Amino acid sequence: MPLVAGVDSSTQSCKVVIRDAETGALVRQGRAPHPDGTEVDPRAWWDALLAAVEAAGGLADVAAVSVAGQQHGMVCLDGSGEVVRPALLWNDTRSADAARDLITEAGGGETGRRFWADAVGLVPVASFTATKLRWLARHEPAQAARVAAVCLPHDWLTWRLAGAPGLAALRTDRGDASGTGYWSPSTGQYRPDLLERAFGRVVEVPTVLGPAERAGVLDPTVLAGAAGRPDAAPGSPPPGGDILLGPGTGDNAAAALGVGAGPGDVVVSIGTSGTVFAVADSPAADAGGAVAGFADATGRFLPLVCTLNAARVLDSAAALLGVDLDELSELALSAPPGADGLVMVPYLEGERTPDRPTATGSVHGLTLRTATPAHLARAAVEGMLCALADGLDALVAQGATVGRVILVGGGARSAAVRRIAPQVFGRPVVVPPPGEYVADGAARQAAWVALGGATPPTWALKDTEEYAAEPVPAIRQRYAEARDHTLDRVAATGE
Ligand SMILES: Nc1ncnc2c1ncn2[C@@H]1O[C@H](COP(=O)(O)OP(=O)(O)O)[C@@H](O)[C@H]1O
Ligand SMILES: O=C(CO)[C@@H](O)[C@H](O)COP(=O)(O)O
Repeated sequence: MPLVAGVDSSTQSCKVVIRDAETGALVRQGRAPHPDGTEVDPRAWWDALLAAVEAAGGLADVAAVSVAGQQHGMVCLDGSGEVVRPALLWNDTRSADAARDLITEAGGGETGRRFWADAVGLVPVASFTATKLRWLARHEPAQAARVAAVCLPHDWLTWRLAGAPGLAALRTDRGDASGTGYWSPSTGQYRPDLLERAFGRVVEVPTVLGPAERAGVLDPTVLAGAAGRPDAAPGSPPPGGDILLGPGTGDNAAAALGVGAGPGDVVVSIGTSGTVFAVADSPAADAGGAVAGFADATGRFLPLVCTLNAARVLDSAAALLGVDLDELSELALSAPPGADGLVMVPYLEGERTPDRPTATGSVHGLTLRTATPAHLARAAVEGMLCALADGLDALVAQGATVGRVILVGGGARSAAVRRIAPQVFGRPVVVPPPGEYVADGAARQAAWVALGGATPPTWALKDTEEYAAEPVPAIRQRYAEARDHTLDRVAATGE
């Protein structure tokens, strides 16, 4: 029974699962936290990866490893492969002006947006790598001048696992390349002209691999000690031969692989980000900008809507109310659907969909009756879900068909989220058992690399539960009244 490892290097933590390549059975797992903040030194991800691998019992007995990671983060390397500055993450909004400039320079308005959607499947917002590169070129020219290569979090970790063998060895996959803003999902080619437009010059970018192509082999010395191979001497091969490195992918594409999403499935992931996505046979190009036309990890496409405010809205509401997450859930479920008109617009980190990078959150509809912890808890859950329901509508407007809605991510552990989601979405949701579906998707990709074949091995998704409820359209109607009434951040403090 060959084993494989899957890594999820996400915003808040790194998770590692070791699974049986053929059956998908979970053998062991580990995790380690990431630092807070929207700007992070990639070396912190590497340290967390080592710790999570160690907690998972090492990699000495696996045949292949794949790394999935948070998308879009800008990892800049100098000519010797050193990190130039901390990475700007997908949820860092300082590049919002850069995004606007890139649209303006492409003709502005609908013309500019259509240009980008047709060229690379997405309309620039602060999240995408191209806008971060523009920000770097404008705001830190000395640092920008040192950049020899740019890659994404999962590319960099895969490269480190290979022993960081020179910039030409950087590898990525279609899924994550499609979130840069300088790679076209429809042609499968980089757009060096757009990289130059964003950054002012062309720098080295990772080679884009096919879904089951090898990115290289694990350098056993890089994990010595941390990964249960204290015996590894420099250059010594692992006991069973080389450990293969898969191409890896973005965390959402990995989640699609992890739950085995197929035609008609829409996945809603409630992690640090909220995402709504489907696997599609053709690329999306939404000039409205709500749907990003990503590629997936199987050779197909992954139209996706992403919000900046998801599970951490619940964390914040719980902190505000002085309760834990389970108590927040109980409180929310003790208030009536619609919270008697109390609405939370959850733009705590600004927002990406809709594009409101400087917005703040707000609470509307306070009365003597609604000023209770239960109402506030319910409004937090409903507001977060309403933003995702808007995303689901946008996906449908781009042609997605909705059979099953599959709910995953840390936020899906909340009973209130699982029970209120069908009221807000107006359809039942399918919830797999709590798990690490991004890491699982990466492991499934690693199994595909190890076992070969035209498709990834079939791993059954067992013990899913369906949550159904009478739709309550009034929740979304009230949210729609409230969602444009927000204040901007206070300019001087950024808060
Ligand atoms: N029981 C729960 N109820 C609500 N939220 C939860 C629960 N358990 C975990 N979470 C939240 O899930 C989030 C982490 O989810 P995860 O999908 O691992 O995020 P990411 O992949 O972005 O790092 C945290 O914000 C955490 O508070
Ligand atoms: O920016 C996006 C998708 O476009 C985010 O979904 C990131 O990929 C971060 O993911 P999580 O840490 O929330 O899983």
